[in-house]
Amino acid sequence: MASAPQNMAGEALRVADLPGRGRALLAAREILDGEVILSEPPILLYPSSLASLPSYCSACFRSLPPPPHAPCPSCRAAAFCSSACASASHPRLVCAAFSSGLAAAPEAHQEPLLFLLSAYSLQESSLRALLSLSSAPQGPSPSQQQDAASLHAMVASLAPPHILPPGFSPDLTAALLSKDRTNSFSIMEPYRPDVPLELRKTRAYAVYHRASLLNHDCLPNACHFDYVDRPGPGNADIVVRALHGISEGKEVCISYFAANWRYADRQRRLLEDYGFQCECERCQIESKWKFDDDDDDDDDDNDGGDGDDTMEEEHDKEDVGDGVDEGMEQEEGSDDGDDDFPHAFFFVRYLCDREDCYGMLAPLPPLPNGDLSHVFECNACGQFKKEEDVDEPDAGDSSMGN
Ligand SMILES: C[S@@+](CC[C@H](N)C(=O)[O-])C[C@H]1O[C@@H](n2cnc3c(N)ncnc32)[C@H](O)[C@@H]1O
Repeated sequence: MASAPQNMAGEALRVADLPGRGRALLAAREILDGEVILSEPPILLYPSSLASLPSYCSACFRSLPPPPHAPCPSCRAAAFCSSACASASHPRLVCAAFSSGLAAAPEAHQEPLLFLLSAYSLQESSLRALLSLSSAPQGPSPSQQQDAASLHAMVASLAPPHILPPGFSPDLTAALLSKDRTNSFSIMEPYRPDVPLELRKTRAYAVYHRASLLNHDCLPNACHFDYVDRPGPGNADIVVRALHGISEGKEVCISYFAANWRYADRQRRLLEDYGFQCECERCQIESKWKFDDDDDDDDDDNDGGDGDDTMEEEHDKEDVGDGVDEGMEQEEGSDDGDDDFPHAFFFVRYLCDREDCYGMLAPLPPLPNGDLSHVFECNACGQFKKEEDVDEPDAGDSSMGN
């Protein structure tokens, strides 16, 4: 079997502390266009809502075929896509909570409860890994702060005391909630062209050991894929690919939301939910732009919807991962040409032009001999496009294999 060429050998990433940015992932060597630079299973994977349970495997979140499915013999609420997933089962506190009334929890509390019950079901090493991730900027948001104590009480009432971990406490619950907000990636329901972006739902959330260390850039050099409906094991692994070549020592960044959001919306989201003011190259340029409308007004004029997965739809949680969200714009910048819009090329090449998609197009991985691929894949709708067609709207070929 041929070995990897020199420039694809060895770890692609290393962790570094960067002033003003916390931990970051840097290219440990030259990275090629489309290269898979990170692929790992989640530390934590949990359903977005109780309503999503009948549609997805409760262990790996693959779409379930039409019923009947073999339900979890214990709670009868969860179902699995295979005998392997059935024996892997689902988080024991989630399972136990069904017998104590989880299904009756108010809708607004379901997602944080599912997160907490899943997190408190983790093995100690995974719980420690989750707690080592960065916290929400000002701790939990005001509403989460208010809710943290009552969520803790709900977990205590839903989970039998003998299966709660030794550290179970209101402080730990608050700490866990603050990890969820900044480190979770949304895993979206399957893309369907007839479902508008704003109606696409999140099937599950995932937190990763390394991918949750990826910082944000409004002109990212990488994006992440999930292949959750792919057959076989490892379908919940995140796959991070380089959009283009990255030189050794450069930081690898993704965008925490759709790349075509406008300046004011990006800044607001990053400040409120992630606690930083973005000073990337694109923001520095766009901060000088004049918009006809008022940038500081509400998002009434931004009805692009969101698919965030990071990037999801209209839930309050923020994701580090992908997706699209409210506040998108399609025609950013002025008409004065490329001098005022130097990143136009980025949008033409890397932003999916399929209606209501707004995913990122990344080249397929290089061949084992290092030859670059000339086919791009969208991380949201999954379409494939030949390089020569990336600036041709709707020239995609969704029949090409992965
Ligand atoms: C998912 S974590 C990324 C890893 C994080 N830097 C750490 O130390 O664990 C998100 C947090 O990283 C920081 N961050 C991400 N992108 C940044 C950027 N472009 N500038 C400054 N801080 C950033 C913010 O504190 C944000 O809340």
